[in-house]
Amino acid sequence: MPAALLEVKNLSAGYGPTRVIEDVSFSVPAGSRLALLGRNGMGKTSLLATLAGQTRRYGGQIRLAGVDIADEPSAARALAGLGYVPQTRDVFPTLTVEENLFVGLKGRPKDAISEAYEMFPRLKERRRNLGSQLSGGEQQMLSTARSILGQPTVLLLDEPLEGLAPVICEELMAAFSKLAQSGEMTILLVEQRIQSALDFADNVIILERGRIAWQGSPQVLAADHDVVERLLGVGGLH
Ligand SMILES: Nc1ncnc2c1ncn2[C@@H]1O[C@H](COP(=O)(O)OP(=O)(O)OP(=O)(O)O)[C@@H](O)[C@H]1O
Repeated sequence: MPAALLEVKNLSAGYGPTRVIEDVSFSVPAGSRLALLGRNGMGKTSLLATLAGQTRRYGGQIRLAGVDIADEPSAARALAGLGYVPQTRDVFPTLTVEENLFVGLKGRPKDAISEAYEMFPRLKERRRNLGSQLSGGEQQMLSTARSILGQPTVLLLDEPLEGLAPVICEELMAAFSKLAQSGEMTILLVEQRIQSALDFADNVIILERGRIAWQGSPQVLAADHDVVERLLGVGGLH
């Protein structure tokens, strides 16, 4: 059994006085792929934001490669190896694609951005375009690529497929799978497209009202119609 790269213990967090993450504990081995699922408003985004240091934490631990980062600010967590691609995609609209990528280098040499172009050749074609001129899919690629240039060991992806055409979703999921298969990156994926998430993941956590309501393999989940209907609010998977 590989050592856990990310260990979360009794984590509670929220916004101001409002608690939305309650006593969450899980661990993720190096190189694995975890899907975080749940109906709207159950805390998926808040859990990723808490891991990234962007909510108020009330208690609990977040250990990355054995080091507790829970008291560190977001920037220090990023330097420690936590990459976060938020739902908002975080593209700088007035910078070009290339300038956006430079922001992600974190001191690495400029020619490292060829890694981003290799992963998403479309970004190379668009490198002189402004962030504001990109399609939703291209913005997602840019936001993901910028995060990856920082060489994270754990990548947090919040609903990367939201609002994208099926062909772009396939392109992105293929890129994420390639990253995970390299064995160098552990990926936590929040996604409403349940089937895509299950095809990708090797483990699933379902959140309900900020707590872990179910945890297991995608295969076991897909066969459990009661859990799928009760906790995900969909009639079935195919
Ligand atoms: N900035 C905020 N301030 C206060 N409450 C918030 C804030 N962001 C989210 N919440 C609340 O936290 C709870 C969890 O929301 P969150 O967005 O994490 O859920 P989610 O599972 O990601 O939902 P969705 O699938 O709709 O994105 C909700 O009750 C939401 O209203």
